[in-house]
This record gives sequence, structure tokens and C-alpha cells, in this order.
Amino acid sequence: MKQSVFVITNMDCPTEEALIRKRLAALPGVDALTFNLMERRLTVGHALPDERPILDALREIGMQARPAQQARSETCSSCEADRGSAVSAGAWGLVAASGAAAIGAELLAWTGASETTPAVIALALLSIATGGLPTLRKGWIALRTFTLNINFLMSIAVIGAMAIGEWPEAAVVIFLFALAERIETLSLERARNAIRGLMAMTPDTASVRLASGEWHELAAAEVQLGQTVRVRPGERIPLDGDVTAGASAVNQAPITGESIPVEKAPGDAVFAGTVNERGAFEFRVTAIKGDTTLAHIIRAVQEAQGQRAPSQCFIDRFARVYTPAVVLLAVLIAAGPPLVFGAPFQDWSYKALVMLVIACPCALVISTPVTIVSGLAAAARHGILVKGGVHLENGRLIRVVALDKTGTLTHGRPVMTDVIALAERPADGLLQLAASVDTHSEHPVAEAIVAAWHGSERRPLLDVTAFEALAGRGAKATIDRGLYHVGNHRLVEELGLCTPRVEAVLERLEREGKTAVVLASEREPLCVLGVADTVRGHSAEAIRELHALGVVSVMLTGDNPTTARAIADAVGIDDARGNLLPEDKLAAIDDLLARYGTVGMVGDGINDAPALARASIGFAMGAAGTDTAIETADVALMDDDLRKLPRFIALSRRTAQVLRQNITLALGIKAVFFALALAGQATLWMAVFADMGASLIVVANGLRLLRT
Ligand SMILES: Nc1ncnc2c1ncn2[C@@H]1O[C@H](COP(=O)(O)OP(=O)(O)OP(=O)(O)O)[C@@H](O)[C@H]1O
Ligand SMILES: [Zn+2]
Repeated sequence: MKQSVFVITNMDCPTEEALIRKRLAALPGVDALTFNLMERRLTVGHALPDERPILDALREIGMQARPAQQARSETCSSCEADRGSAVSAGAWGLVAASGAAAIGAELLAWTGASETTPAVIALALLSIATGGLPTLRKGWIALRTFTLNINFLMSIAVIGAMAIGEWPEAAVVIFLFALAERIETLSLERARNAIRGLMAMTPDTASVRLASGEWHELAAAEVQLGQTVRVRPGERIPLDGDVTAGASAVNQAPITGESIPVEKAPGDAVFAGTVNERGAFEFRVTAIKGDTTLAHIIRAVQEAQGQRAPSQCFIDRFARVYTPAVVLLAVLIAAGPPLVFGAPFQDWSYKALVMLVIACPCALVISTPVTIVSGLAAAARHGILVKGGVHLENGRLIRVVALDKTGTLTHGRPVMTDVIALAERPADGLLQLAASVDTHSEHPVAEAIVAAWHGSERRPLLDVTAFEALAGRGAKATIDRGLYHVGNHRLVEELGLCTPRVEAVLERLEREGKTAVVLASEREPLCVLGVADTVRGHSAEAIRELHALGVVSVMLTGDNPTTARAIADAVGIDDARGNLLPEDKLAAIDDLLARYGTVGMVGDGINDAPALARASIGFAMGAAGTDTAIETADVALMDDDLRKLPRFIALSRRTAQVLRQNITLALGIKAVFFALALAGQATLWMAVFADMGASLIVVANGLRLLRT
């Protein structure tokens, strides 16, 4: 089974998708087809020896296809799709000529000449020749492949109009259709550019230090991991890396959507595509071209576009029934009244033609992808990476958000504040014991204890054996043949070592919003250690914004309930649940799912992966630089600003609103013209106008999201 990717420059519309599906389905060896209309890409899964037969089949149905070269490794794979896609001056010229001839024919007919005089017919034919040949050709292909599509309907309408002697009408129809198609191409182009704009080109070259110590300008693609790159003021950063020398402020908007410059000093991470504002610095490369955070984002956005959102599937199914039904209806209208009642054949044929034009579901079908892509692009611009149209569509349903405490609402970098000895031993020695046990743990509390022991200079730790982390509780280890535990209240209770004294101390610290843990030997508790984390600056505002949107907030934490409540009060959270083991967090999500239906869960994406996966939509915070978070979450917030969460929900609601407006508009306009056509009040060119007008309105409406 092989995968071949093709770039098809004239594949814009779902019309072409249907045509291609039909043709390739008939090709033996072809298995799976994945369309990305916005990128004009087709991925074919097949068992053929080469791509020849596929290319031939595509050419046969008038598709200009060529194989895409290793699309995945390119930073801007969509760029190659555009060459020659914008509407050329020549194409505009032809449309203008077609328009002039059509209007000439109408005027001539209107000023008294019969609609079938040679001059009118000549002008109409000229108009059709300049504006209509592509449509007629596509209509012919559709007929040959038995595909009902807009081109087929238009061709029938035009040929039908000529057959019943409505020459000027035929010309105007073809001209309007050609004009609208060009405009539609331009609109889609704008949606495409929006995505590309966010891919803000990374520089092609990088200034790299050679072994000799000299600086040399190398192609960015040739730079290896671990090499040192220099960035001057005002330059874009070519690759991801860690700053090794110098300092500067970097505008990270292309990644995080936040344009306030971020200070960078040695040890800090920098990202490809971001802009170095002031100073010069050097960094060690941590991701090669094609593997940078920006490249991951671009890939994720492209894949998101390729997936079908639920409303799109619905519309596709709808169109599959709707178009044939209308064609059947048109046939009945053309043939029925004249045959049954002897009504004038010409009148009813005309009505049927109008019906056929109205039948095109193009507006309906095109509106969804444009809207979704605009929404995805708008989100990405704000540093919100949405991993599929589904999540953008479903975000509006979120009624409750579960938030992790440590690292999400707080900075997750706690500092030790208290050591309270319970045994007759020097506090310093007790801290050394606790730090020795915790030195093998990666828990933030453990890191705070170890950091407190070391202080400003490194101090010796005791030899530790048999270290073991105890999930949701703490850790244990053997030191000098004694077994020591460091952990929370639950742990000391389970060990049977808790005392009223311990509880009193724990309670006092917890009420201050601190996390308190106990160091215990095999026989007794030795000391209580207090650790304080700080609340993130934007947390309270983000919670306020969520509540303003009518979304309930729930905090889930493994920390004790008193501390949880203290932090929850500081940020304004309604419901704080403490003492949760990882499996309790999953149960809490299930409970919320049962009560509210759609649940969002925010975490750092690494420790909380199971809960994030269980929630309807999982949000990973601070995703820049952590590929796992970008890959696993449904929505990745590129920095630590929790306000991106209400922003996402608001954007999702606006997207849903636009989708609804578009479907109503498209169907409404059709309905009106259907009624007019039946009443004999709608002319052919009005029908074309209505159809393409509807398409243009919904596309423009969808593009509006880009400005939010
Ligand atoms: N290595 C450790 N050293 C000391 N205490 C620990 C250690 N690991 C866990 N604990 C204690 O157990 C508690 C629960 O830990 P757990 O990892 O389940 O939650 P958490 O990560 O602290 O909180 P959150 O759920 O908000 O992220 C911690 O709050 C801490 O008091
Ligand atoms: Zn107790």
C-alpha cells in the first residue's frame, strides 16, 4: 500500500472532488482518497506500481495534476500549490470580452431586434466562446462520467436556452457564471493566504559557527543539531534552539500570538520564525528545519484543514440527495404540464432550466470549508492551535472546564517556605534527609525541597537506595538502612504515623494556600515542609472571562482540599476538588461529562494526558517547545496565557454562528428563487445571479472570521 500526494491546480470546489472520487474509484488498485481542497492536495492510497495511471485518469477528467515532492518535509508545502492559481490578466480579459458581448446581445434584443436575429446570435456566440468554453468542457466531462455537478447544470441551461431561442439569456448566464467563478477563486485564495501568512517564512539561511570559530552563512536546511547560530537585531530566528550567549527581547507572535517581546537570556528557548527585536545572541540548535515548533504548527493546521468537520459531512450527504432530486423535478416540470395539460412546451422548458441552475448546491457546499479554515487561521494567529475543524465546531458546546492546579493555574514552580521540625533533631539535617529522598523525583514539590536544600551553592546529599515514587502521595527511599517517606497527609495516614500535632501543622500551612508534606521515618513523623506556588497573573482574568461566557470552572488537583480551596478562591473558581489520585481525575471528568455533556480540560499536556484524552476537548498549555503537547492535545495553547481558553470558546461560538448564517442564507436564497421560478417570475440570469451571489456571500461571510 503506497501513498501518493498530488497537487491539482484546478481543484477548488467540492464539485471537482466528487468528479475525482468517481473517476478514481473506478481505477483498480486505488484504495483511499483524502482531499484537501484548501491546499488543492489529493492523497491517494494505492497498490499501483507507479503513479502514471492515476495521473492519466486525472488528466482525462480535465484535472491538472502533478505529484507533490516530499510534501511533509517542506516548511511551506502549500506554496507550491499556488503557482498559477491566481486569476491571470488573460482570464480577466476573456471574462470582460464575454461580458461586453453578452450585454451587447441583450441591448440589441431589448431595443427591438428579435432574439434570434443573426447579429444577436453572433454576439451571444462570441460571449459563449470567450467566457463559456471551460464550463462547457467541464460540463461535457461531467456528462461522460455521469456526475451531476454545477458545470453540467450550467451547460444544460446554456444549451437549453439556445435551443429554445433565448440567445441573449444564454450569453448572460455564461458570462455571470464565468465572472462569479473568477471571484470565487480569488476569495478562496484569500482564505489560503491567511493560513500561509501565519506561516511567516523562516529565513532560508543561518549564520553558523564553524569548527574554526568563523561564522558562515549556511542554508537553514543544512544546519545540524547542536551547532551554534548567531542572530542579529531585527532578524528572524531561523531554527529552534537554546540561547547560549547574549541577550535580547524576542517577538514570539508567530508562535504564541502574543506580540509583547519576551526577554531571552542564556538557557532560554527560542523558536524558528520569531523575530529578534533588540540585542544579538547565539543559540544552540535543538530542532533542525522541518522539525521546529513552527513546522509542527504548520503541519497540524494543514492536517486540520484536511479533516472534515461534522457540518461538512452533513452538507455533503445533503447535496448527494438534493441535486439529483432537483434534476428529476426539473425533468418533470419540463415534460409534465405540456404532456398532461398541453401547456406551452417552451415556457415550461424555460422554468425547468431555471430550476436546474438553482439546484446547484455550490454555495452550501463551499461555505463550510471556507468558514472553518478562516476560523482555524484566526485561532492560529492568536497562538491557539486547533487540531481539527471538529474541535472548532464543538468548542461552542463546552459548558464546563476542568483545570489542573499545578502548572496550569499556578506557575508550577513552587518554592519551599517552611520547615517545621517535629522531632528533636536539627532542621538542617531533616531538610537534607527530605531532599535526598526527593532528589530522584521530578515532582515540582520535590524540586522545591531539593532546591531549598542546595540554596545558592550545591551541598552534599545522602546516599539513597530503593527510591520509589508513590503516585498521588509522595516518594520513599532507603537511607543508611532506614526507610524514609516524604509525602502528603494521605501518605502519613496510610503509614499509620499521623498525629494530632502533624494535622495541626498541616492545616495551618494549607490554610495559607501552601502545599504541605511530611518527612517520616519508619517510626514517627520527623518534620513538615511547606511549599508555596504562585498563581499565574492571567488566571483570575481567564476564569472571569469563562464565567462571563457562561462556562463553569472546576479545579482538579492531587493537592489537599484546603490548599485547593485557597488557590481556587484566589482565582475565583467555583468548584475545587482536592486529594484526587490520577484515576480520581478521570472519574471527575466522567462525572462532568455526565452532568454537562461537553467538557473542556486544561493541563500541561504531559502529566495530565489521560484526563485530557478523556475530556471532550483537551487543551494543552504552554505547548511551544513541547512537541508531545502539540501532538496529543485537541487544542494547543502555545503559551501559558490561560485567557486563550475563553478566547477559543468565543471564537468557536462565532464560527458556529457564521456556519449557521451561511446555511440559512444559502438555503433561503434557493427557496426564494424556487418559488419565483415556479411562479414564472425568475429568469435564467437571475437564477445564476442568485446562485453565484449566494456562493460569494457565504464565502465573504466566512472570511469575516479572519478579522476576529
Ligand atoms: N515526590 C514528592 N515529594 C513530596 N510530595 C509529593 C511528591 N509527589 C507527590 N507529593 C505530594 O502528593 C500530592 C499529590 O501529588 P499529585 O502528583 O497527585 O498532584 P499534583 O501534581 O501535586 O497536583 P495537581 O493535580 O494540581 O497537578 C502533592 O500535592 C504533594 O503534596
Ligand atoms: Zn491525619
